[in-house]
Amino acid sequence: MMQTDTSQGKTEEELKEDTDGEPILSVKNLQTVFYTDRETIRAVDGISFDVKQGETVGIVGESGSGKSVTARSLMGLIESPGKILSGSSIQFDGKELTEYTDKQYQEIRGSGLGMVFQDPQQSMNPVYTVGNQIMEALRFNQGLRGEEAREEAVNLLESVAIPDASRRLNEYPHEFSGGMRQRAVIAMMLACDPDFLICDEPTTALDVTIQAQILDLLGELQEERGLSILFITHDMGVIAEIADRVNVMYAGEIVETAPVEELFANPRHPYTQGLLDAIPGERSGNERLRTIEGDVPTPNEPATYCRFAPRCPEAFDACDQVHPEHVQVGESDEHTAACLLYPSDKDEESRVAHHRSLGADSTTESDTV
Ligand SMILES: Nc1ncnc2c1ncn2[C@@H]1O[C@H](COP(=O)(O)OP(=O)(O)OP(=O)(O)O)[C@@H](O)[C@H]1O
Ligand code: NI
Repeated sequence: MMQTDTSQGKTEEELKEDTDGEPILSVKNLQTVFYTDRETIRAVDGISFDVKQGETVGIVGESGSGKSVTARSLMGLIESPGKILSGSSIQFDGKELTEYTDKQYQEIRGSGLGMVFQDPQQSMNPVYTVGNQIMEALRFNQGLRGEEAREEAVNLLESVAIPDASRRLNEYPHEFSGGMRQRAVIAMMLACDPDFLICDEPTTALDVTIQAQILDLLGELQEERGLSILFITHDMGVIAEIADRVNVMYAGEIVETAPVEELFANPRHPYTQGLLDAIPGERSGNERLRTIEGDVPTPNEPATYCRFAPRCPEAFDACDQVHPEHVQVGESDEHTAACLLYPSDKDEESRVAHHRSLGADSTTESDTV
């Protein structure tokens, strides 16, 4: 008994040490735009966040808030007419990815950095068997061939709890159910032995039970392999289950960031409060949040005001004129929100002046289009 307790305590301590470490991913002032005939869409508009070794960081927000563009930016998958603006920084494992060539990106996607999409079709090729694709990944990334590759592929399918693995290796993706296919995609990612996994709504298309199983699986793999995970979802319930820290995204910007317990106990940004109020009692994977009146605007001009103001129940005049900057809103500097209501110990006039001057400081280093 005593021994179990001690060893469990130690594991927790080790875990904590891990997450206290240096970030493996550090994103600073990321700006990704799409040039269309009519306008410049600022899909990701100056976001900054870190992910430390072994932790799961969530990005949550409604449809159109820029979550997938963030993921694709990190993976080097932004194509014309899209562009990551200069002044953006993506540091991964000490390397500046915004300076990477396509070839360098291909290599890192094959080894350090993996991605699981909402739709497994995007990761799996329908014309090859599941086994073929996993073995190809093993050949490409670990140099395994023939019987050796086959054995390792069986191991990987077993590690994601796909029953009857050696038979299923010979099946095509369409012969797998949605949940099993997503497991197979995860197995394929593991064939690349990644340190970092980006999951873009990997459970959204699945029913609640299967969704919970996949989340458990990701948690187990993370513990076994020390994976760091960036987990993207529109679902606050999923965030509660999987994330250590959370970034709330709205119209291309992060509007609040906090450790997960803190965010749920003490949400500060009116948008976060709205999202939390919108959690349905009976969660269904396909449901988009709809209970905050209105939609996310397309960010097509510089944010010189609060983009949430038109939908915000607490907006006041200055919200249309002054861009809110991140200020500490909780006990620690781990909890910040970009909202003119804070810091709440100041009166309205000095809060607005505070944000105005923070904004003036930051424009010198940010990019102009
Ligand atoms: N290739 C593109 N060309 C033009 N605009 C784009 C392109 N890709 C994304 N956008 C725009 O960027 C914004 C953010 O889109 P994004 O897909 O990142 O949203 P999201 O938060 O992932 O939403 P969802 O929950 O629906 O997946 C949207 O306004 C979208 O229309
Ligand atoms: Ni998306």
